[in-house]
Amino acid sequence: MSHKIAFLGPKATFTDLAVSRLFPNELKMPKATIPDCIDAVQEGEADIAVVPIENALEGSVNITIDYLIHEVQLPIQGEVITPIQQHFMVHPDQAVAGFKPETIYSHPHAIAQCHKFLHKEWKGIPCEEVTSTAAAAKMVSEQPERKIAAIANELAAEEYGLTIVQHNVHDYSYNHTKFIVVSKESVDYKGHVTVNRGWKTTLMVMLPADHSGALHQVLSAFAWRKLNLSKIESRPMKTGLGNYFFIIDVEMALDEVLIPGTISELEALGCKVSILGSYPSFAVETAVKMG
Ligand SMILES: O=C(O)C(=O)Cc1ccccc1
Repeated sequence: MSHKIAFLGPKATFTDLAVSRLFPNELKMPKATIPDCIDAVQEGEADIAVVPIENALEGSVNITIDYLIHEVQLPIQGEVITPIQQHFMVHPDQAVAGFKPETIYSHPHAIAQCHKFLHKEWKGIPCEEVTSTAAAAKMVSEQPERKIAAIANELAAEEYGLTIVQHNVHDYSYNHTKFIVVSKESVDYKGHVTVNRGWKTTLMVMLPADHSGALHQVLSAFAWRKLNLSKIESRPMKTGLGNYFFIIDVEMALDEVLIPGTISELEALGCKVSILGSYPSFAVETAVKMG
Protein backbone atom coordinates (compact mmCIF):
# COMPACT_ATOMS: atom_id res chain seq x y z
CA MET A 1 0.00 0.00 0.00
CA SER A 2 1.46 3.34 -0.91
CA HIS A 3 1.88 6.14 1.60
CA LYS A 4 0.47 9.62 1.21
CA ILE A 5 3.18 12.30 1.13
CA ALA A 6 2.12 15.90 1.82
CA PHE A 7 4.55 18.39 0.29
CA LEU A 8 4.84 22.11 -0.37
CA GLY A 9 3.04 22.36 -3.71
CA PRO A 10 1.75 22.90 -6.27
CA LYS A 11 3.30 20.41 -8.71
CA ALA A 12 6.96 21.12 -9.65
CA THR A 13 8.24 22.87 -6.53
CA PHE A 14 11.76 22.03 -5.36
CA THR A 15 10.07 20.07 -2.58
CA ASP A 16 8.23 18.04 -5.23
CA LEU A 17 11.60 17.23 -6.84
CA ALA A 18 12.99 16.10 -3.48
CA VAL A 19 9.91 13.92 -2.85
CA SER A 20 10.21 12.30 -6.27
CA ARG A 21 13.75 11.18 -5.37
CA LEU A 22 13.06 10.06 -1.83
CA PHE A 23 9.64 8.49 -2.37
CA PRO A 24 9.40 7.62 -6.08
CA ASN A 25 6.60 5.10 -5.56
CA GLU A 26 4.33 6.87 -3.11
CA LEU A 27 1.24 9.03 -3.54
CA LYS A 28 1.96 12.77 -3.63
CA MET A 29 -0.39 15.24 -1.98
CA PRO A 30 0.43 18.90 -2.77
CA LYS A 31 -0.42 21.46 -0.06
CA ALA A 32 -0.36 25.25 -0.33
CA THR A 33 1.82 26.03 2.71
CA ILE A 34 4.36 24.43 5.04
CA PRO A 35 1.96 24.42 8.04
CA ASP A 36 -0.69 22.77 5.80
CA CYS A 37 1.79 19.92 5.08
CA ILE A 38 2.56 19.38 8.76
CA ASP A 39 -1.12 19.64 9.77
CA ALA A 40 -2.00 17.00 7.16
CA VAL A 41 0.23 14.51 9.02
CA GLN A 42 -0.95 15.58 12.43
CA GLU A 43 -4.59 15.13 11.37
CA GLY A 44 -3.96 11.77 9.67
CA GLU A 45 -4.79 12.97 6.15
CA ALA A 46 -1.19 12.20 5.06
CA ASP A 47 1.35 9.70 6.43
CA ILE A 48 4.45 11.79 5.77
CA ALA A 49 5.24 15.47 5.14
CA VAL A 50 8.29 16.78 3.29
CA VAL A 51 9.09 20.47 3.83
CA PRO A 52 12.16 22.71 3.32
CA ILE A 53 14.13 23.52 6.48
CA GLU A 54 17.42 25.12 5.42
CA ASN A 55 19.04 26.69 2.40
CA ALA A 56 22.78 27.05 1.91
CA LEU A 57 22.48 30.69 0.83
CA GLU A 58 19.59 31.95 2.89
CA GLY A 59 19.70 29.90 6.11
CA SER A 60 16.81 28.36 7.98
CA VAL A 61 13.22 28.23 6.86
CA ASN A 62 11.97 29.63 10.16
CA ILE A 63 8.33 28.74 9.65
CA THR A 64 9.26 25.03 9.51
CA ILE A 65 11.33 25.11 12.72
CA ASP A 66 8.84 27.29 14.57
CA TYR A 67 5.79 25.29 13.52
CA LEU A 68 7.39 22.03 14.70
CA ILE A 69 8.48 23.54 18.02
CA HIS A 70 5.49 25.68 18.92
CA GLU A 71 2.49 24.23 17.12
CA VAL A 72 2.67 20.58 16.13
CA GLN A 73 5.19 18.23 17.74
CA LEU A 74 5.97 15.58 15.15
CA PRO A 75 9.31 13.76 14.97
CA ILE A 76 11.81 14.30 12.16
CA GLN A 77 12.24 10.93 10.40
CA GLY A 78 14.69 11.90 7.68
CA GLU A 79 16.35 14.64 5.68
CA VAL A 80 17.36 15.07 2.07
CA ILE A 81 19.71 17.65 0.58
CA THR A 82 19.22 18.65 -3.05
CA PRO A 83 20.94 21.08 -5.42
CA ILE A 84 18.85 24.12 -6.35
CA GLN A 85 18.93 25.91 -9.70
CA GLN A 86 16.76 28.98 -10.12
CA HIS A 87 15.62 30.25 -13.52
CA PHE A 88 13.90 33.46 -14.60
CA MET A 89 10.77 32.70 -16.64
CA VAL A 90 7.86 34.44 -18.34
CA HIS A 91 4.69 33.55 -20.23
CA PRO A 92 5.60 32.74 -23.88
CA ASP A 93 3.42 35.68 -25.00
CA GLN A 94 5.75 37.99 -23.06
CA ALA A 95 9.02 36.43 -24.23
CA VAL A 96 9.79 39.28 -26.63
CA ALA A 97 12.77 41.62 -27.03
CA GLY A 98 12.62 44.53 -24.59
CA PHE A 99 10.43 42.69 -22.08
CA LYS A 100 10.49 44.43 -18.71
CA PRO A 101 8.49 42.90 -15.84
CA GLU A 102 6.18 45.00 -13.66
CA THR A 103 6.50 42.45 -10.85
CA ILE A 104 8.61 39.36 -10.21
CA TYR A 105 7.06 36.55 -8.19
CA SER A 106 8.64 33.72 -6.20
CA HIS A 107 9.10 32.05 -2.84
CA PRO A 108 10.90 34.36 -0.35
CA HIS A 109 13.92 32.03 -0.21
CA ALA A 110 14.18 31.93 -3.99
CA ILE A 111 14.06 35.74 -4.15
CA ALA A 112 16.78 35.88 -1.49
CA GLN A 113 18.93 33.39 -3.43
CA CYS A 114 18.80 35.68 -6.48
CA HIS A 115 19.29 39.11 -4.83
CA LYS A 116 22.44 39.98 -6.78
CA PHE A 117 20.79 39.02 -10.08
CA LEU A 118 17.64 41.01 -9.23
CA HIS A 119 19.67 44.03 -8.14
CA LYS A 120 21.82 43.97 -11.27
CA GLU A 121 19.22 43.12 -13.93
CA TRP A 122 15.93 44.35 -12.49
CA LYS A 123 16.77 47.12 -10.02
CA GLY A 124 13.61 48.82 -8.76
CA ILE A 125 11.20 46.16 -10.05
CA PRO A 126 9.06 44.95 -7.13
CA CYS A 127 9.38 41.34 -6.06
CA GLU A 128 6.35 39.71 -4.57
CA GLU A 129 6.55 36.71 -2.31
CA VAL A 130 4.22 33.79 -2.88
CA THR A 131 3.94 30.40 -1.15
CA SER A 132 6.31 28.53 -3.48
CA THR A 133 8.32 28.85 -6.68
CA ALA A 134 5.85 26.64 -8.55
CA ALA A 135 2.92 28.73 -7.25
CA ALA A 136 4.68 31.74 -8.83
CA ALA A 137 5.15 29.90 -12.14
CA LYS A 138 1.50 28.78 -12.13
CA MET A 139 0.34 32.34 -11.48
CA VAL A 140 2.42 33.72 -14.36
CA SER A 141 1.01 31.03 -16.66
CA GLU A 142 -2.56 32.03 -15.75
CA GLN A 143 -2.05 35.73 -16.61
CA PRO A 144 -0.57 35.84 -20.12
CA GLU A 145 -1.56 39.48 -20.61
CA ARG A 146 0.45 40.76 -17.63
CA LYS A 147 4.12 41.73 -17.82
CA ILE A 148 5.19 39.49 -14.94
CA ALA A 149 7.92 36.92 -14.34
CA ALA A 150 8.61 34.06 -11.96
CA ILE A 151 11.75 32.57 -10.47
CA ALA A 152 11.37 28.80 -10.33
CA ASN A 153 12.93 25.54 -11.50
CA GLU A 154 13.07 23.96 -14.95
CA LEU A 155 10.32 21.49 -14.22
CA ALA A 156 7.95 24.32 -13.25
CA ALA A 157 8.67 26.05 -16.58
CA GLU A 158 7.77 22.79 -18.35
CA GLU A 159 4.74 22.02 -16.18
CA TYR A 160 3.19 25.50 -16.54
CA GLY A 161 4.32 26.19 -20.13
CA LEU A 162 6.62 29.13 -19.40
CA THR A 163 9.68 30.29 -21.32
CA ILE A 164 12.97 30.46 -19.45
CA VAL A 165 14.52 33.82 -20.32
CA GLN A 166 17.60 33.39 -18.16
CA HIS A 167 19.01 30.19 -16.66
CA ASN A 168 20.79 29.81 -13.32
CA VAL A 169 20.02 33.18 -11.78
CA HIS A 170 20.92 32.13 -8.21
CA ASP A 171 23.82 34.20 -6.90
CA TYR A 172 26.22 31.44 -5.86
CA SER A 173 26.75 28.16 -7.64
CA TYR A 174 26.68 26.15 -4.41
CA ASN A 175 22.95 26.41 -3.74
CA HIS A 176 21.52 23.45 -1.87
CA THR A 177 18.39 23.06 0.23
CA LYS A 178 17.73 20.59 3.00
CA PHE A 179 14.23 19.17 3.35
CA ILE A 180 12.98 17.23 6.36
CA VAL A 181 10.63 14.28 6.49
CA VAL A 182 8.14 14.31 9.37
CA SER A 183 5.87 11.45 10.29
CA LYS A 184 4.28 9.88 13.37
CA GLU A 185 5.75 6.48 12.39
CA SER A 186 9.28 5.58 11.37
CA VAL A 187 9.70 5.77 7.60
CA ASP A 188 10.79 3.09 5.15
CA TYR A 189 12.99 4.56 2.40
CA LYS A 190 12.98 1.55 0.09
CA GLY A 191 13.13 2.67 -3.53
CA HIS A 192 14.79 6.03 -2.81
CA VAL A 193 17.08 7.34 -5.55
CA THR A 194 19.54 9.28 -3.41
CA VAL A 195 22.85 8.82 -1.64
CA ASN A 196 22.98 7.75 2.04
CA ARG A 197 24.87 10.19 4.26
CA GLY A 198 24.62 8.43 7.64
CA TRP A 199 22.47 9.25 10.65
CA LYS A 200 21.77 12.40 12.62
CA THR A 201 20.00 13.33 15.82
CA THR A 202 18.41 16.74 16.34
CA LEU A 203 17.95 18.13 19.86
CA MET A 204 16.12 21.17 21.15
CA VAL A 205 17.80 22.73 24.18
CA MET A 206 16.42 25.51 26.39
CA LEU A 207 19.06 27.09 28.59
CA PRO A 208 18.35 28.01 32.22
CA ALA A 209 17.68 31.74 32.58
CA ASP A 210 20.53 33.97 33.80
CA HIS A 211 23.13 31.27 34.17
CA SER A 212 26.54 32.57 33.19
CA GLY A 213 28.53 30.29 30.93
CA ALA A 214 25.50 28.05 30.27
CA LEU A 215 26.07 27.79 26.51
CA HIS A 216 29.74 27.00 27.05
CA GLN A 217 28.78 24.21 29.47
CA VAL A 218 26.19 22.87 27.02
CA LEU A 219 28.78 22.67 24.25
CA SER A 220 31.30 21.04 26.62
CA ALA A 221 28.87 18.20 27.30
CA PHE A 222 29.01 17.32 23.58
CA ALA A 223 32.69 18.15 23.16
CA TRP A 224 34.24 15.89 25.80
CA ARG A 225 32.19 12.97 24.44
CA LYS A 226 33.61 13.81 20.99
CA LEU A 227 30.11 14.20 19.55
CA ASN A 228 30.33 15.96 16.21
CA LEU A 229 27.84 18.84 15.87
CA SER A 230 26.93 19.97 12.37
CA LYS A 231 24.53 22.75 13.30
CA ILE A 232 23.66 24.95 16.23
CA GLU A 233 21.01 27.54 15.76
CA SER A 234 19.08 29.78 18.09
CA ARG A 235 15.42 30.74 17.65
CA PRO A 236 13.27 32.96 19.83
CA MET A 237 11.06 31.20 22.37
CA LYS A 238 8.41 33.86 21.66
CA THR A 239 8.07 34.52 25.39
CA GLY A 240 10.13 37.71 25.61
CA LEU A 241 13.10 39.53 24.14
CA GLY A 242 16.32 37.61 24.75
CA ASN A 243 14.61 34.23 25.39
CA TYR A 244 16.00 31.72 22.93
CA PHE A 245 16.18 27.97 22.46
CA PHE A 246 18.86 26.10 20.51
CA ILE A 247 18.50 23.50 17.80
CA ILE A 248 21.54 21.21 17.77
CA ASP A 249 22.30 18.56 15.13
CA VAL A 250 24.55 15.70 16.25
CA GLU A 251 26.20 13.61 13.55
CA MET A 252 25.16 10.20 14.88
CA ALA A 253 22.08 8.07 15.51
CA LEU A 254 20.51 8.13 18.94
CA ASP A 255 22.47 5.56 20.97
CA GLU A 256 22.07 4.22 24.49
CA VAL A 257 25.11 5.87 26.06
CA LEU A 258 26.53 9.06 24.57
CA ILE A 259 23.43 11.07 23.65
CA PRO A 260 21.39 10.01 26.73
CA GLY A 261 24.47 10.84 28.87
CA THR A 262 24.72 14.28 27.27
CA ILE A 263 21.02 14.93 27.82
CA SER A 264 21.28 13.98 31.53
CA GLU A 265 24.25 16.30 31.92
CA LEU A 266 22.36 19.16 30.25
CA GLU A 267 19.34 18.54 32.46
CA ALA A 268 21.59 18.63 35.54
CA LEU A 269 22.66 22.11 34.36
CA GLY A 270 19.01 23.18 34.39
CA CYS A 271 18.42 22.89 30.62
CA LYS A 272 15.22 21.50 29.15
CA VAL A 273 16.04 19.08 26.33
CA SER A 274 13.90 17.27 23.80
CA ILE A 275 14.82 14.99 20.93
CA LEU A 276 13.26 16.27 17.70
CA GLY A 277 14.33 13.16 15.81
CA SER A 278 17.04 10.63 15.02
CA TYR A 279 17.02 9.88 11.32
CA PRO A 280 18.92 8.98 8.16
CA SER A 281 20.27 11.73 5.95
CA PHE A 282 20.14 11.51 2.14
CA ALA A 283 21.52 13.60 -0.70
CA VAL A 284 20.53 14.08 -4.31
CA GLU A 285 23.79 14.55 -6.16
CA THR A 286 22.77 16.13 -9.44
CA ALA A 287 20.19 18.76 -10.27
CA VAL A 288 17.00 16.74 -10.51
CA LYS A 289 14.56 16.33 -13.31
CA MET A 290 11.43 14.35 -12.75
CA GLY A 291 10.97 10.85 -14.07
O1 LIG B 1 9.12 27.00 -3.46
C1 LIG B 1 9.62 25.86 -3.66
O2 LIG B 1 9.78 25.37 -4.78
C2 LIG B 1 10.06 25.10 -2.51
O3 LIG B 1 10.04 23.91 -2.52
C3 LIG B 1 10.66 25.90 -1.39
C4 LIG B 1 12.02 26.30 -1.81
C5 LIG B 1 12.25 27.58 -2.28
C6 LIG B 1 13.53 27.94 -2.69
C7 LIG B 1 14.55 27.01 -2.65
C8 LIG B 1 14.31 25.73 -2.19
C9 LIG B 1 13.04 25.37 -1.76
